[in-house]
Amino acid sequence: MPVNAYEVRGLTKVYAGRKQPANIDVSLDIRSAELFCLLGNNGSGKSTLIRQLACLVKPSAGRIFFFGKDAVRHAQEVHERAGYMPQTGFSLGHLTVSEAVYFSGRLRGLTRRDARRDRDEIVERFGMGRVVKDVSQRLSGGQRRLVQFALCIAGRPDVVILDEPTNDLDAGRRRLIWDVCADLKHDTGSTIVLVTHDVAEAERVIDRVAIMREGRVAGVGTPAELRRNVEERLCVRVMAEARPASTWEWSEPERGSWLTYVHPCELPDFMASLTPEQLGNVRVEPVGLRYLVNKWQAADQGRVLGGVVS
Ligand SMILES: Nc1ncnc2c1ncn2[C@@H]1O[C@H](COP(=O)(O)OP(=O)(O)OP(=O)(O)O)[C@@H](O)[C@H]1O
Repeated sequence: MPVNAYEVRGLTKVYAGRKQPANIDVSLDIRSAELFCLLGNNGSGKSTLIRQLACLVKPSAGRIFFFGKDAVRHAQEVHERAGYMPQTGFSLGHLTVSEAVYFSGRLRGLTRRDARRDRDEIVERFGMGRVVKDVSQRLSGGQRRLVQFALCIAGRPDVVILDEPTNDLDAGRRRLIWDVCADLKHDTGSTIVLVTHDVAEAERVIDRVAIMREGRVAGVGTPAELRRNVEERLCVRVMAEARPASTWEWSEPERGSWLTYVHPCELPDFMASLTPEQLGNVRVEPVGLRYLVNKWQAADQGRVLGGVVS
């Protein structure tokens, strides 16, 4: 059986001067070459957990195994094999984009020639040709974010740890990030550990998620497994100028696209409430991850899907 990228056991983190732990007895496995996403409300302990996975913060109790080895004892190996992109902050800002990407590849053990090739590929794929000679810290917020992502994946590390990578990025660049993550996983076999609030966009590339609540893991599973564990609902989308006139609660996440959630038993009544024009523009689909996470967050504290779930 392939070794898991991470095995986390009974992990607890209490920051100095704080009474409330940021992580409480967290146990989970992250498989090699999977895209694993941590979801949860602000302050639920996601960043704390991934900073410990990146060996930037020491656990107060519990253990982390990185490809079978104790991560704390082998922190240097974790730093070499895992790229980390923080939620905020900026590294190598005094170098040009070209130098920073090249240097990151070299730090991950690439030869000079391979680091140059890697840099050229990244610059081309990320459309950074125009800014390649600019000093990174003088770029716009979105460009700097993309450069941080580039530094994190330069040299194609075994593990890529991303904390809100799409913050401050426009739609095209957000899509680029998800595409690159999917390619890294398929082509290089990298394991990707991700924290994001862009759940709807990331869903297409996610293999499994852990839902965090108040420092604990409240559930781990594939989106399909989570879907089976929450109240059954279908997502109904109607494309219309105006809010459909029916008793269901509607939201309009994009202009002209109305969403509601319907129990399968209610579907005939629901359809009967629509006008012929709306019926021509209706789509019924499984509920998305965002809905599942909200439901899961609202569920009883005690309800945990599995124990150590691998
Ligand atoms: N360096 C620190 N020192 C003290 N407390 C901290 C530190 N970093 C985080 N915390 C606290 O730990 C708890 C968990 O924070 P963390 O940043 O891990 O949550 P998060 O789920 O990533 O939140 P967000 O979605 O807002 O980024 C919070 O109560 C936070 O105030």
